[in-house]
Amino acid sequence: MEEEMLQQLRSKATELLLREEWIQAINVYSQLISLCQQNLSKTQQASDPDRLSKIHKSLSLAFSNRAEARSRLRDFDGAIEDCDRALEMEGTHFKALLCKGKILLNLNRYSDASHFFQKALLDNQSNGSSEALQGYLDRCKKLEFQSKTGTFDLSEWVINGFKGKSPELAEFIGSVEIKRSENNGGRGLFVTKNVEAGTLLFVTRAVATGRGILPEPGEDADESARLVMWKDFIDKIVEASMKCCRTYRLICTLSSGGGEEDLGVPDISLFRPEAEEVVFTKEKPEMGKLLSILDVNSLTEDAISATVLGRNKEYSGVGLWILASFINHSCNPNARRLHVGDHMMVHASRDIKAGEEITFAYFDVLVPLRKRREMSKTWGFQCNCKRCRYEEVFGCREELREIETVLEFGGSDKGALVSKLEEWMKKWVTKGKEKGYLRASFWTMYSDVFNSEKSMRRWGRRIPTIGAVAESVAEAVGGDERVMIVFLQNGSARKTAFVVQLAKEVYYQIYVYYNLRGFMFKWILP
Ligand SMILES: C[S@@+](CC[C@H](N)C(=O)[O-])C[C@H]1O[C@@H](n2cnc3c(N)ncnc32)[C@H](O)[C@@H]1O
Repeated sequence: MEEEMLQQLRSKATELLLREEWIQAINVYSQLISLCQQNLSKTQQASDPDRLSKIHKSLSLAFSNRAEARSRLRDFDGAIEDCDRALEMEGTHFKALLCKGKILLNLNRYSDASHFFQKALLDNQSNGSSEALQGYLDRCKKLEFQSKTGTFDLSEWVINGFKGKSPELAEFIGSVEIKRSENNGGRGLFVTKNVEAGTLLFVTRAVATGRGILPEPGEDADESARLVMWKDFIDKIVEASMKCCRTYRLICTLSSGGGEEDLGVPDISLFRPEAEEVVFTKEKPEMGKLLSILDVNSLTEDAISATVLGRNKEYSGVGLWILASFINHSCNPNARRLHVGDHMMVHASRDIKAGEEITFAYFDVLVPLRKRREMSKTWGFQCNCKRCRYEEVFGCREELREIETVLEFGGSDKGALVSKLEEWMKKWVTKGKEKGYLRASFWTMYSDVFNSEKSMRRWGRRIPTIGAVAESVAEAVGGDERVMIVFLQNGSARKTAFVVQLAKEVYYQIYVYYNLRGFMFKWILP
């Protein structure tokens, strides 16, 4: 009778697993496991070795199948527990080894994953799967190399015009540490050694992302599409927090707004891929806390494929990248982020000295101070970077207000405005760096002029060259692809060294593997 019931549960669970009905499969495997366990204790008392071994086999298979179902639902903690239970009973259980390897690979523990795939490969059940196992081993090797060296080769994807699936990337942490930031009292991310512009600082995968094709702002459907995207994102974060104690504990190291000066400074080792085995106790995620954390730390994403190619402009994404959440904002930043799939690659967009804080822009900084103030207000802070401090003093100059007002209402001759601003800067004896700040604030006005033959014919001799403007703006905000595009289109003398520098500041070294000119002219220029 009992055997019959076990058989029925086994068949039902197998069917659910094949149908990929993971939740139901987990339920039935749980019933099967508890029945097997009851049988096991009875059989142990009756000391029947054949029956005992049969039940062990049944149990380890049930554990490894439940692990598979749990891992498909990204319940990695639960799945690893099940794999370990299966492996306790049968040290070389093929399915449990394979499943544990896949989970560890997903958790960025590449060398641990390799160990399990190798063990699975030795099992005689692996015959039909040896090619797949070799594939996993190759992936582990590639990712382990990336995560240890910070060398990422995106050439194939770049050459194919960023088409298709974005490449699989490892997590990587370079020479950075978390420390208290003098600028805002909270914590910040700092470099531990001198780095050159273009140096990769770290690569981190999002805990979750929400994506959507959003219509133009102002259209009716806009808000509902945005809400759907946010809801999906929040649901995924809550789910990830419930399923993985490590994820929730790492999320809890982030600021939930206010009182940042009292928050602890976590050690960078906590975030390293392959870091483990810290045992985190299970905690029930607090919804209110999670929502406040997301409010302070979520970033909007722009896929490089979309921005570089200028396609999918309406494409939008939001995500939570834990390590990147320690980076404070600056309107005069020294780092940039590139989004490749769910990964964020952060690199220096100018040379940074050891001990200096890393900053990037949370929002578009090629706009005047007043606009930037509005945006930082939505983030709940007032930026006090060098550029904002400088423009705060200059912002009250009537002349700048006049330009802003004229620009707001449109219809003016931008060439005349650029020429006026340049004249005023001469009169105010504005220094090189500060010229860059103001030009960056009025960048759209400059770019319109450089892109208009008519304006250039009329004003060309009275305004600085695109080279001089691009250099000073890049000095103010780090390379920006909009500056690079205008420079490439209009720079009469295309200084290769400057283009290389700009490309490094904007795209770190993804272009290195590809012919630079080819890369620029095929993908950057429309
Ligand atoms: C993503 S977190 C950055 C890390 C944060 N400082 C911490 O200790 O966790 C964003 C928060 O940092 C602070 N912040 C970021 N950039 C800032 C800036 N330029 N000036 C003042 N506060 C800033 C604000 O409190 C903001 O809500």
